[in-house]
Amino acid sequence: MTQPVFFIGPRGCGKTTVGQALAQEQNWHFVDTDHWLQERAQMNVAEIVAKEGWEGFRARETQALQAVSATSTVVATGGGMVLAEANRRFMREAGLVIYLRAPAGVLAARLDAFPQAGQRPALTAKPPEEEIREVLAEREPLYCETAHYIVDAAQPLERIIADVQAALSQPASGALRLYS
Ligand SMILES: Nc1ncnc2c1ncn2[C@@H]1O[C@H](COP(=O)(O)OP(=O)(O)OP(=O)(O)O)[C@@H](O)[C@H]1O
Ligand SMILES: O=C(O)C1=C[C@@H](O)[C@@H](O)[C@H](O)C1
Ligand SMILES: [Mg+2]
Repeated sequence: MTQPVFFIGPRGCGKTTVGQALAQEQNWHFVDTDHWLQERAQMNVAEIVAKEGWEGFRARETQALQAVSATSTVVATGGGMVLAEANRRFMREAGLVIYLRAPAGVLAARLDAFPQAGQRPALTAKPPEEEIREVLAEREPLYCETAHYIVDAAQPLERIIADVQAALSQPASGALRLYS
């Protein structure tokens, strides 16, 4: 049996895209915590936040993480999953955690092309690119602290998948490994 693989990283780094592709190649299950909780709530993220605040959304996110984690499963998490210490510990203990790292400029270009505003309501009152830079700077230490591996997510999808496969074929160790 294979322990779950968790993809973490900011909005637009490719957790859903890379996670789906990896699951397909490995013939594993795929689940996205944002999709799972929106389906269950019958509301999108923007609607949940309007009704319950970010606190309500974060509680649903933690519940989703624990509900979907299973063997032979690739889990794409939301960009803010690492904010809660309990989520960070859960992912590190339950599976292998991969941080898809990309510079703010790359993230901004991807999010500008595919905003998906219902799933990605504004996190601050700042203009989009400024928000992306600020939030990334705040969360970078949390992504690094949680990850077993860091993969360069600014590469083409095939290269990312190759790096992820290489990472997963390494014996797990306490040290953070970088693929770029
Ligand atoms: N390696 C890549 N090269 C080019 N475009 C990419 C790459 N990975 C993802 N994208 C594109 O970037 C956009 C965001 O990707 P995706 O939805 O997978 O990000 P995410 O990390 O799941 O974001 P969120 O945290 O908001 O769910 C999508 O339009 C996707 O097609
Ligand atoms: O970065 C974040 O805090 C978020 C990212 C999205 O994946 C969603 O989980 C939600 O919009 C919050
Ligand atoms: Mg996603």
